[in-house]
Amino acid sequence: MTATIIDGKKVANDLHEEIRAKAEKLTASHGVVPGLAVILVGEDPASAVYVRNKVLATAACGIKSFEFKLPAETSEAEVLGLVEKLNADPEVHGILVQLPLPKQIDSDKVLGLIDPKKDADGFHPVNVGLLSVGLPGFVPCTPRGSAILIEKVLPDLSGKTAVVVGRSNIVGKPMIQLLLQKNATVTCAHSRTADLPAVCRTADVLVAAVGRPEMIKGDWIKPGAIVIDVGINRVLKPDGKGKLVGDVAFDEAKEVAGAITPVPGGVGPMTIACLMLNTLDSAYRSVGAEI
Ligand SMILES: NC(=O)C1=CN([C@@H]2O[C@H](COP(=O)(O)OP(=O)(O)OC[C@H]3O[C@@H](n4cnc5c(N)ncnc54)[C@H](OP(=O)(O)O)[C@@H]3O)[C@@H](O)[C@H]2O)C=CC1
Ligand SMILES: Nc1nc(=O)c2c([nH]1)NC[C@@H]1CN(c3ccc(C(=O)N[C@@H](CCC(=O)O)C(=O)O)cc3)C=[N+]21
Repeated sequence: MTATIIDGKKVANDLHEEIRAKAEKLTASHGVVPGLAVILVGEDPASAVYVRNKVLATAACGIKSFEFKLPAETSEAEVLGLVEKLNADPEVHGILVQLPLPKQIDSDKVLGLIDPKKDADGFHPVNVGLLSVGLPGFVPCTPRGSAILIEKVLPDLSGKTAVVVGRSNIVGKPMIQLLLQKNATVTCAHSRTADLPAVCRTADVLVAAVGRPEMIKGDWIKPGAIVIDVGINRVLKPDGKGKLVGDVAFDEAKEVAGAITPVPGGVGPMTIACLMLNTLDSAYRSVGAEI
């Protein structure tokens, strides 16, 4: 059996078109252009890729982009000052601060200062709380995008088991919440989990968000399972060139899984599309309009 390859890039591009139409509708009805501000401090290479793809996506979606590239030695006070300025700027509906931040900056302090109504990443404690009690707020982009891909293949998770490998605040934990909302029976595995291969083999839906290149092997996967590979790992090929791989050993896994996301072209583009969706939602909410 060979798995269906889930084309995240195509789903993301279709979403961009829908977002563009809705952004134009908001501009026609209320004179508002959705705006997204991104703050990047320093030179993290993964963040640089993300920011480049984000700028392309804002253009495709009719969203105005405000970019702030600050040097690595920027002080915490300067970043906090910029966040306050963006909180007060009516042209800005979404604010994203690229993580990780350099070590002189306390990221909890920065994320906590973002106006929860402009928190396009969904990392502010208010939005984390809203998600956990099932009230509307901002849902982190990577889990939101992963959930959309899962829904395309398997709309109803009642009676299904889901395993999320990873418990970070930006991927693993919010993913757990979304899978619970969809009625899956959820397990969260992490670095202290005993017999991880056996835990993974119980999963009808397996989400890998570990940050270890190709750690999850083909024989860890239940035949027919849906595999969502969140990992983005840059590794060197034998010829010395770099390439991106996920947390799942894709070539082995696709022989066992029912459906699987590739890296690149899977969850990554969906993260960006959901950032656009969150910004659009925020712009609609700012004028009290129904999306
Ligand atoms: N596609 C996309 O859009 C995005 C991709 N990513 C990628 O997703 C991956 C995960 O990111 P993120 O959640 O931020 O990473 P973190 O490093 O914050 O978290 C990794 C998690 O994996 C767990 N883990 C680490 N090693 C093992 C192991 N050997 N066995 C079991 N669990 C382990 C850790 O466990 P513990 O808590 O016990 O330490 C931790 O919970 C990365 O590759 C990142 O680049 C991230 C964001 C967006
Ligand atoms: N506040 C914050 N929010 C984040 O969501 C966040 C962050 N900081 N810091 C870094 C990580 C990483 N991340 C990526 C998202 C998309 C791609 C992406 O577009 N990937 C494409 C192409 C990659 C390529 O061409 O190299 C793909 O997988 O197909 C990559 C990486 C978001 N993150």
